[in-house]
Amino acid sequence: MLELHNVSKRYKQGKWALQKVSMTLRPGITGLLGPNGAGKSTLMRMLATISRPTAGTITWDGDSISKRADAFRAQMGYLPQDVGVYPQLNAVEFLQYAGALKGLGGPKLKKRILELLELLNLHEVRQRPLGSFSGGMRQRIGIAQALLNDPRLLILDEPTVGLDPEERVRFRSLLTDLSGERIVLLSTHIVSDIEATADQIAILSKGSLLMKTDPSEALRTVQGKVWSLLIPEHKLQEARAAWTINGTIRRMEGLELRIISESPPDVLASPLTPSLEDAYLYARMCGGGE
Ligand SMILES: Nc1ncnc2c1ncn2[C@@H]1O[C@H](COP(=O)(O)OP(=O)(O)OP(=O)(O)O)[C@@H](O)[C@H]1O
Repeated sequence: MLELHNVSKRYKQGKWALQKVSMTLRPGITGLLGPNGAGKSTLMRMLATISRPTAGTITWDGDSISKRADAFRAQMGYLPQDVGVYPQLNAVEFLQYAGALKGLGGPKLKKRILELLELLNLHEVRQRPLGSFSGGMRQRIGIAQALLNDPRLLILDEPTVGLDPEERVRFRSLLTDLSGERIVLLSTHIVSDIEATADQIAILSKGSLLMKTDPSEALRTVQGKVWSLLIPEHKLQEARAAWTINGTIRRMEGLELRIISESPPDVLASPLTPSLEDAYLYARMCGGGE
């Protein structure tokens, strides 16, 4: 179990990137949602022991992760946002190198590398230089390096960036295969990346945690607050100023808006079934998110 208690981070320029974030992570997939600049990478870097909180504590099975950093790192895998790969190395060489950095080696590492290449569907291309890999293949090799030590805690920072729609779908099913008894924390600003897979969602905005709950509870928070309303096209700007709008569809009769609002935005508005994206926008709306 990973516990964050009032975790805050202030960078040298004096800006608080994260403020008093408290949450508990248990086995399963937790999706960390938030717009750019919300503090997702800041939080993940601290969990990965790349940087330290300015205030607050992070404990793993009750022990502070900084006090027992080596023991913690041995059980943790991290995919940074910008995983640096060496373009001239092939997949096997890169994973051997990444394994050596984690203090792994010998026949056990070799076996693990082959298992991971199979699992991530990279076996066929294992001898190709990484420089020739597509975005999706590079992401899978990044995940493979994070899994080398078979971690109990897997931290994936924006793993779907740069993936095409097909690769995104594949990634989602891979994620489910990977979770099992692990704690998986995955950051994204795209709700559909985690909609079907996350057991828990945590929403960050401007450095604060707005919500941490399971998807069905998140949906309940926005139940009865999502509306459809048809407006003439020239009223769009006015509508945007007045309401939180989660999408527009062009119809013959005008524009159909999906509006998030506590009360009906208009007598002609009709209620809609909420989506997780509505819940995300509603949490940001209530939390003063941009
Ligand atoms: N090394 C740093 N020095 C100073 N400020 C930083 C540093 N890293 C991040 N920040 C600032 O902290 C805030 C949170 O950034 P962070 O990268 O954690 O957000 P994010 O949610 O991961 O967004 P993105 O998806 O764009 O990376 C931002 O305002 C950012 O400018």
